[in-house]
Order: sequence, then C-alpha cells, then structure tokens
Amino acid sequence: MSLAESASATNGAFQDIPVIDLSSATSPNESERKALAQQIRDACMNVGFFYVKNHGIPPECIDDVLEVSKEYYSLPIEEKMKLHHKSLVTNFRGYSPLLDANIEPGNAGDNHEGFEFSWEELVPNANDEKRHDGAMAGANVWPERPEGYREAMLKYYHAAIAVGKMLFPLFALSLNLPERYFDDKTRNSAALMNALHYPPQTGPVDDRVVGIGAHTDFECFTILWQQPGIQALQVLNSEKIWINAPPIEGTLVINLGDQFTRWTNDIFKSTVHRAVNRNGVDRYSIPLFFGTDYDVNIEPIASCVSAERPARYEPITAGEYVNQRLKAMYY
Ligand SMILES: O=C(O)CCC(=O)C(=O)O
Ligand SMILES: [Fe+2]
Repeated sequence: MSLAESASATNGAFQDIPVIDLSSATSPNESERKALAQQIRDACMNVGFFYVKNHGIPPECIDDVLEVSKEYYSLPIEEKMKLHHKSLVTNFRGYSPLLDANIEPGNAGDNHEGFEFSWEELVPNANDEKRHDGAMAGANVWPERPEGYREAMLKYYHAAIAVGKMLFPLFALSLNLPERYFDDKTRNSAALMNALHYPPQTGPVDDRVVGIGAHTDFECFTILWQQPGIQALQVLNSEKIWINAPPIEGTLVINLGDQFTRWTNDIFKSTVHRAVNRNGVDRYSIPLFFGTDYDVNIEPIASCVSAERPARYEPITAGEYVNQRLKAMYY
C-alpha cells in the first residue's frame, strides 16, 4: 500500500494516544529501527500525537527546570515584564504575560504566561556553527533571577533537542525515505522552547479564555513535557471528541505540527489540541517546537505526491512560516 493509501485507510477516530518505546531508536539492527518507525507512522497518520518513553532525558534535568520555572513565575510581574518580548527586538524571545497570546481566533487570550528562547550553547565555543535563521534570527534574553535559570533551561533544552534529532531519522523511515533524508535539512534545526505556567481557573470560566485555545502547532513536531499528576491537555479526534492526554510518568508527548503536514502533503496529521487547567493548582509545561533549519524550503516530499494527490501547498521557508504564525498569535 502506498503512503497515501495507508493514510486514507485511517479514520482519526482515536480514543487514546499510543505510547511508543524509543529504546530501539538507535539500535544497530535496522529491522528494529524499521519496526519502531512503523509504530510512529501509524501514530502520525491516525492520531498526530504519541507519547515516548525511554527518551533519554535525565530526571534531574527535568526536576531542575521545574524548580527554576516555579521560582521565576513567582517573581513580581514588573520584574518579569522587563523582558516582555513585545518591548524588545528579540523576535519573540523573552517573557509573555497572561492573555498576551491568543492562538484560537475568536478567543479572548490564552490564560498562561511563557518564557521563550531559541538556540544557544550552554558554554559558547569558537566552533559554534553560523546559523542562517532568516525571519527567525534573534538573540535570547535571560532573567536575572532566579539564579541558575539559564543553565537549567539550556540543559533541558539540549537534552530535548537530542530527542528531536533521534526522531527525524525515524520519521524519514516511516515515510519510506532514506533514513538520513532530513540530515542536511536539520544542521541548525529550529528549536524554540517555551516554559509555560498555567494558573488555575476556578469558578465560572469564560470559554473564550482557556489555558491555551484550540490550535495546531507550527513546526514539524513538538516535544512536550507536562507536569506529572495534572490533567489539562486535550486532543480533538475526527469525531470532534476531546480526548484527554494526561501526563504519563517518564514520558514526553510528541505531536506533529503543520510543517509536517506540509512536508507530507497531509499524510501526517497535525491535530488540534488545547490545555484547560481547572485543577485548582498551578500547572507547568514545556513545549519545544522542533523543525528543520529555518532557511529550508518546506515542499511536499515526492513520495507523498501523486497524480491523485497533487501537491497541496506552495513552498515556503520554515523561518517565514513560523514567523507568520507567531505574529498571528501575538498581534
Ligand atoms: O501545555 C500544554 O500541555 C500544551 C501547550 C501547547 O499546546 C503549545 O504551547 O503549543
Ligand atoms: Fe500546541
């Protein structure tokens, strides 16, 4: 069966989100890697979301990032607003207060705060590759407090990027492409990370103000860490039923974004999701939006285009695409 035929055979009426074990991601045994890629293909065609376990991020790294995030968000708003991204020329890096973003058109603002940054080495070195980030070029900013914020964030960031780098060859295999297909497109991968804080929403809640409104993500895929024990994330299936995506101990959520639907001519799904924090306690989560280099042109891959399924998207660079989507969300 061709990719397009397999995709048409799925109905997207999933009731739960698969958990995929990444232990064999770098196995020397090709058939093990292919078997894993097959599970990823099924999840990408049917759900657009999957959990990964055995992803390799050390638990201490996660504990540290949660601790500094909690400390940072407990600072006075005036201090946080010094790094408001809209008052800086940093191309979306920095702080965004409650209701600053509005990802679902028609809503009245997303009820979360965020702190966003992009590629940076923990210890700058002379061999840092020159990046060509085009529309997304810019420098990170960092808060003065809490101490250790930058270090904890960047340690987690690089560990999560390693997960992203491990996944691209598996996505390639799952699309019947050479395993190294994305290598020359992911030398300086887009990797925007947003440390989020959702205050609890209690009492009557305006449906137009939820933690993050219904949306699809912008990049190829998102690597999402969610705070354990707190249900907030929901994923919309093809029957328009919201399916809970609770945190599962030791896992990360991987969800595809709209760039992958463009690369795959809609064979992979970028599924609508939202987060609603009605738990009575603060919630923290950390999406890392991962993709190809910003100067790479996104165009439907040949194996996803045919006479019956002509290319559905015009080429656009990854950086231009993300920049347009971020502007629509913030302005
Ligand atoms: O906080 C979450 O669980 C989801 C966040 C999200 O969907 C996003 O930032 O795009
Ligand atoms: Fe999202």
